Amino acid sequence: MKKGIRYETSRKTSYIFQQPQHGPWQTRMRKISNHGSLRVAKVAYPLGLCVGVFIYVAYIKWHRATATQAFFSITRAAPGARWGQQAHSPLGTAADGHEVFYGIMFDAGSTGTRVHVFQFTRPPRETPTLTHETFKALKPGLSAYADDVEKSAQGIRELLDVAKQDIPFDFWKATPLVLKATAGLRLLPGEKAQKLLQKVKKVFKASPFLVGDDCVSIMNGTDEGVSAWITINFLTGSLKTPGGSSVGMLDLGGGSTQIAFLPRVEGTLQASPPGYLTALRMFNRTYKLYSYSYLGLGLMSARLAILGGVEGQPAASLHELCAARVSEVLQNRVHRTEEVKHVDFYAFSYYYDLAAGVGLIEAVLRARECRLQLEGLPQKPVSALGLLGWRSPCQPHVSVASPTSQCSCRLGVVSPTDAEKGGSLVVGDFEIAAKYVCRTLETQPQSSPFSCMDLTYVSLLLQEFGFPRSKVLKLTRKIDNVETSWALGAIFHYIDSLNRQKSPAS
Ligand SMILES: O=c1[nH]cnc2c1ncn2[C@@H]1O[C@H](COP(=O)(O)OP(=O)(O)O)[C@@H](O)[C@H]1O
Ligand SMILES: [Ca+2]
Repeated sequence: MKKGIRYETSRKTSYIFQQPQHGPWQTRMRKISNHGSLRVAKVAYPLGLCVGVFIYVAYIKWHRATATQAFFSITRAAPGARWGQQAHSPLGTAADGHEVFYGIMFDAGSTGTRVHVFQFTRPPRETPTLTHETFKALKPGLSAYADDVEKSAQGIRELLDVAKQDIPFDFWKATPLVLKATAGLRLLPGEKAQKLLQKVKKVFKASPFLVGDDCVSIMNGTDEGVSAWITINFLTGSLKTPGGSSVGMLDLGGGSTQIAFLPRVEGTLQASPPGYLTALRMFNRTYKLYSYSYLGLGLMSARLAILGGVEGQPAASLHELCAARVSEVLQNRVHRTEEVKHVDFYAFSYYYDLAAGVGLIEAVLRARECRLQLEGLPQKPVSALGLLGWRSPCQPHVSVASPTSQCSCRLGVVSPTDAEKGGSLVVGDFEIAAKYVCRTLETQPQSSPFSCMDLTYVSLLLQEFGFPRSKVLKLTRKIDNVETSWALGAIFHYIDSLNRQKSPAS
């Protein structure tokens, strides 16, 4: 049976991708055949014939070249980005008659609006593959225009231009265009949020893309978590093996934060409060996911809450002061579940940005290398930074002499490549980094004055979720060149619902 993604919430379920009525190659063929409006005179017949043959041969060559290119992009750009279980066809044959289609997802987040343009390719009789993503982000978020709605249109048009440049003209009409808003609009008074959405809808309707009545909406927090869980498990290849292991997802936005994972322990399901479990139907399986979004616990909301309550003079070190305030803010806000200790988690958005911003990912990598050269890492995951002496009070610079090299690791050094590459660290590394950054801030002004508070917040938030300090987290911005965001999971869902509308009987 054909594989696809379907959602339990639908009354009738169908598989995500059904045969589009008009494949892009058919469209292109038609375009070529429309070129033949030459006036044919008797003498010009042989000449016309020659020109026709020439155009035909050129077209075939061009078609083969672009098709082969597309095949390479499948295997190179996104090896894990494939759904269904078919193996790659041998080089050259997968491209024959393959279809290309696109989907555009706008993420209206609380701190910025982003466009994700997804390109999919479907070889004949196979399930589609994600072949490319184009991404662009703008700041501030849509909610910043709550009192000047007209101004919000400019950024939306700018991002629409990115989609127009990326998607060939022939595909515009068939490409779904969707915007989903998250915490920023959830936190606005309903009327203001609706006015902003109406404005976006007007701009969308004037665009050349496929725009439905449901093209703009505020997404609920559970769907946000579930969609991001689908994205991360799709990109890591976890969805390909039915019954295989999956990974958990941690997303820290500006206004809200989401946690989602697939519980394996019956006790977790039973101990989860109402609203924390969601059924998701996908690849002929039902997943009972633990997924929850905490509105108001995003990093920017937390900053407000933490700062709003500070009273009097600092009585202790900056880190202790911050930690005490953060604990107050988090008190009784987060549901803790034992099982998170045993699930592999990917963390992105602010989790990643913060760690990369203070050079934490790089420092951990280097500390691990040093440790490996010196003595080898212990079997149990522990903080490599901690092992090298990054204990409180933190040293600004640690240098460990080894017989072969001089090892050093230092926070605050951000290499340009950091923005793209991720890495693993343990939860305790956030605390080590927080202590170091807070301590440095006490004596010298920092370029990012919020780092101390932000790192303290993240460290305690993770502990509130139930992660021990030794828990390894994978931090990343992209997997196989695709943004780790709910946007990909959400476009699957949207295309699925479009197909369901087209053929309700299937
Ligand atoms: O697609 C993405 N790629 C990279 N980072 C993203 C993406 N989407 C959101 N982020 C990150 O998420 C954080 C902001 O969250 P956002 O503005 O989405 O708040 P919200 O989710 O609470 O509405 C920032 O760290 C931003 O860089
Ligand atoms: Ca977000």
